[in-house]
Amino acid sequence: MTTIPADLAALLATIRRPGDFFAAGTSELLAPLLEVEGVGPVALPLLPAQAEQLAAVAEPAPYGRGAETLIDPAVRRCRQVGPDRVRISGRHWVRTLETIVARAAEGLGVDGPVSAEFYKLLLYEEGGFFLGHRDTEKTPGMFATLVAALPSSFVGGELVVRHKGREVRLDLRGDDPAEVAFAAFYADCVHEVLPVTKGCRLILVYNLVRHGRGRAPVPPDYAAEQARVTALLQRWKRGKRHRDDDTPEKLVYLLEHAYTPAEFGFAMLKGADAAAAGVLTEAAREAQCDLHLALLTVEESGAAEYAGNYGSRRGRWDSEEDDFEAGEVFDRSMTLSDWRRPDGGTTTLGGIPVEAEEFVPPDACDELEPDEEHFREATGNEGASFERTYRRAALVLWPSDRLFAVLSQAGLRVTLPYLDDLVRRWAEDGGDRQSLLWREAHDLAGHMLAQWPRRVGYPRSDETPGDAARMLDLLTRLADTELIERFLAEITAAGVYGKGDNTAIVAAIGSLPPPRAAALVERIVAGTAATSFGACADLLARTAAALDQQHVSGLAGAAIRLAEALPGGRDRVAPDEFWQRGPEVSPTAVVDLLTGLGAIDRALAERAVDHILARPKTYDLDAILVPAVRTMIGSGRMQGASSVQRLRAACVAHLRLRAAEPLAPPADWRRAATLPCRCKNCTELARFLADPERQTWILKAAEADRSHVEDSIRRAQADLDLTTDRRGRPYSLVCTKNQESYERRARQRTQDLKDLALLAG
Ligand SMILES: O=C(O)CCC(=O)C(=O)O
Ligand SMILES: [Fe+2]
Repeated sequence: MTTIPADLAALLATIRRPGDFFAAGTSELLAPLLEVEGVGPVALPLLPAQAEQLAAVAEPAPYGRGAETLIDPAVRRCRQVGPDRVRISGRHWVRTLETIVARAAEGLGVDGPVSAEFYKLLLYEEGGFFLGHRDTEKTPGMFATLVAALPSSFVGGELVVRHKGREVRLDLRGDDPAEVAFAAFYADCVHEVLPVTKGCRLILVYNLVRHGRGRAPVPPDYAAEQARVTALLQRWKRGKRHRDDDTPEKLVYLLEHAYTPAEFGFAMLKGADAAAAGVLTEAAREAQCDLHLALLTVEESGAAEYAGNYGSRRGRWDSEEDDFEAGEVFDRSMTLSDWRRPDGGTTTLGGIPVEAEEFVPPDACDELEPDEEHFREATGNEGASFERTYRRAALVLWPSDRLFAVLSQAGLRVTLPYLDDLVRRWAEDGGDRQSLLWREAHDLAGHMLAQWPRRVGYPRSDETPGDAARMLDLLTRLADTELIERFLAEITAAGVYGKGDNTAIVAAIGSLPPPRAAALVERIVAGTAATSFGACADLLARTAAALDQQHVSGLAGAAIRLAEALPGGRDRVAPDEFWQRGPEVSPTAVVDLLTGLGAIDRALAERAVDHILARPKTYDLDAILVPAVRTMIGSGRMQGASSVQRLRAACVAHLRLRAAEPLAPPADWRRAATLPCRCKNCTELARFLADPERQTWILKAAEADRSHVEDSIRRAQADLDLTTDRRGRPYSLVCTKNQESYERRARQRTQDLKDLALLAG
């Protein structure tokens, strides 16, 4: 049993001190009043005309170097207005600022009273920026800087903050006039404002100050924990190289907080989530694992139970849903989606399923509260049921070189198009088998093969190419002989096979040495002929045609396997598997069989014909053999084979016998029929049929009686046309004699003579 998920959970639990070196978010902004000396009230979002006015009253912002403050537009291009000339007020502003400060303090992992001292107003016009620097401690107790972006439209101007090798890029743009974006970071973090490329960035800067005694807060330092997590991830990654590895393909760590779609990103994580993400980001990079933030959706359904509260403790006004509680879960699906990378990017990964053993800790899902729960009352034949959904943010990890294994978990709907794309890119790139792209495609295909759905439950009877054919085509294009062999041996021969795959199989084995090709065909026939006889016969015939004359005899083993599986032979499938069989034999299967065997081993073809002629029930002359011989003669290739000649002779004898039977239209109105019933109406009907004079019989009777008689007529195939006369009650069944039997035989005679002309000619 692997302990990786539990061990990682234990390590992450030691990262108790919440907080990170930075915090960021957005907050609601209710109509603040911003007044600047020399300009007056400033409308928000900022208007271009007012931006110009502001710039006119502001001064160039200096930067500090040692004890000096310097002005240099190559280092900092930005204008500032000092706190004595700026006033921000309005009924709600105080509360907005309190909320921002509280969230910033929480994100930085600081508790105890923290206050924000307004420092200055900054204006970055187009081209404005500030190179990397550290802020100096401007007042005693200051431990961090807080910046808040007032509503104003601009492009660029991201704030980049670095700490101990980590870096975040915070975008404080907010076009929503009712929102303020903020960011806070510890004072000793190097930070930088990237150039504003359009519009105007308007910033309030505050010093965050902690009151009270004790050492000033510092950014959390998880170096030791991080080293341990790194070591654990490396152990996991190494273990994956061993064959008996039983660790999960990926690890899924559920976050504590809920996040809105707008907040969904590494930079916006809160509290302990941010701390865990910080440690994992570093550890994953060092251990060469991929880390993503993703949305986990769990959907469950099952039986609901009546909770029996109705009318008792709860009032009648309770919604009906309150009368039920969820019982046993019958169905559960768990999927990850909405992937985000630590650098803020997204990926094209689609929905990927989660296995239960991938959770960190293993019981992470046990006590979740559903986000939605619905009950359905019992109906006629179904009990009450429930459906519920959970959505949680999660951090997801896998070793970088195992991406394909993880993709494969999502199944062929995701991997086949992905592989197709790789193969196309490889071919466009020159089609070099030594190239990295070929390796990638080979690796992915290997994972797909390992997880290929083995048990289809029943043989595929349709003749359209399936996923297996698509896979084989891709492997053939890659000339990946190793995987072609493995696919045919492990997947196709194991029964994941249908006639529609044959074109792809023949093309695929074309790239193998003929003896290998023959051995694989034998393996496929041995594994599947009992359930897919027609497909195997087709495969053998096609392979025999594709191989050089000198190699055809190599197919002798496959031919014997096919002959052994002839329906009606010894190796029949067990009776309880009988339902799995498609139509037993078809004329095409007989043609393919004799084509294949005839090319490979004539004696075997003769024995197959013995078998067929000895079982007229399985190999019906009219339904199977005559059409088969017709095809073989028509193709003009096989007349010479004595096996075919024997089948032909049997058909000719059968047709001659029937053609010799007298055939004449009935002389009077007597019609032969053996009725399955002797009730009063049916006896009457029998008398009518035997009567040489009467042509019509009318049965006026209730519906049940009429349909019983109709049924007898149908079962006896009596030569009668039936109509219902709806005048008067009860209705009447009108039976009129016809010549259908004679006409049927006449049609048969025409066909027999045509067949005779062809077969005996
Ligand atoms: O404009 C910002 O976001 C940061 C400003 C800054 O770093 C500073 O004033 O020291
Ligand atoms: Fe700064």
